[in-house]
Amino acid sequence: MNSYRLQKFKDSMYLCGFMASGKSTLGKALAGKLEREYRDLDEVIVEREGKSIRAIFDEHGEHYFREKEWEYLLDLTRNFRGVVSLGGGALQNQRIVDHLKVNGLLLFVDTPLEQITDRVLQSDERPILFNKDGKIKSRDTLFTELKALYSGREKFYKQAQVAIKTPLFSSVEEMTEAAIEKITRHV
Ligand SMILES: Nc1ncnc2c1ncn2[C@@H]1O[C@H](COP(=O)(O)OP(=O)(O)O)[C@@H](O)[C@H]1O
Ligand SMILES: O=C(O)C1=C[C@@H](OP(=O)(O)O)[C@@H](O)[C@H](O)C1
Ligand SMILES: [Mg+2]
Repeated sequence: MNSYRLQKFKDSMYLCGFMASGKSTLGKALAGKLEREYRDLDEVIVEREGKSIRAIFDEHGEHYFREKEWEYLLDLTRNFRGVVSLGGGALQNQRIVDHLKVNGLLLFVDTPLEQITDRVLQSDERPILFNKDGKIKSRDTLFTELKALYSGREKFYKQAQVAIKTPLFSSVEEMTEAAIEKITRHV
């Protein structure tokens, strides 16, 4: 563990950023290094709803998912202290950003859109990968849609107190150390 002030910092750290940027990977590693409890908001939603994210989107629609995402995030801000990896769409409006920054430290996991697109194509977990008929979108279509979505969200991500540009690091370990160094300057 690094500095005395970091040891004394008992508020939560919230990792935001676009889908597949590495929030869950970094969040888990950070919690391990800092010896803090860890929660993944997507996992909380899946557990409490009893179905996968894709099933929630398919059966109830995105609006319902966003309502639940906000409800469970609010619950975490009230009842949990530790490291929390958010979903890419969790910063739904300015109020949520302000709420997280008041209740803890907000970190932005910043990964280029090309890499994001490759990663989204490599997993069947994210609803955006699929057309209405359940088929996988082409890379071009996916890239265009992700770009549009990102341009609406980046104003929220960029308000984070700490930003981690992931391509600067050659391993998760190195990225985690750099994140801790940056966090230390904010606590
Ligand atoms: N720093 C990294 N280096 C290499 N692969 C990574 C890194 N961070 C994440 N990944 C990979 O990218 C994918 C998405 O990561 P994940 O942590 O689930 O992102 P998010 O939670 O932001 O959606 C996973 O397959 C993960 O293993
Ligand atoms: O950006 C989004 O709209 C989403 C991101 C996902 O989380 P990750 O950011 O962990 O992929 C998950 O919450 C859901 O598929 C929707
Ligand atoms: Mg995640």
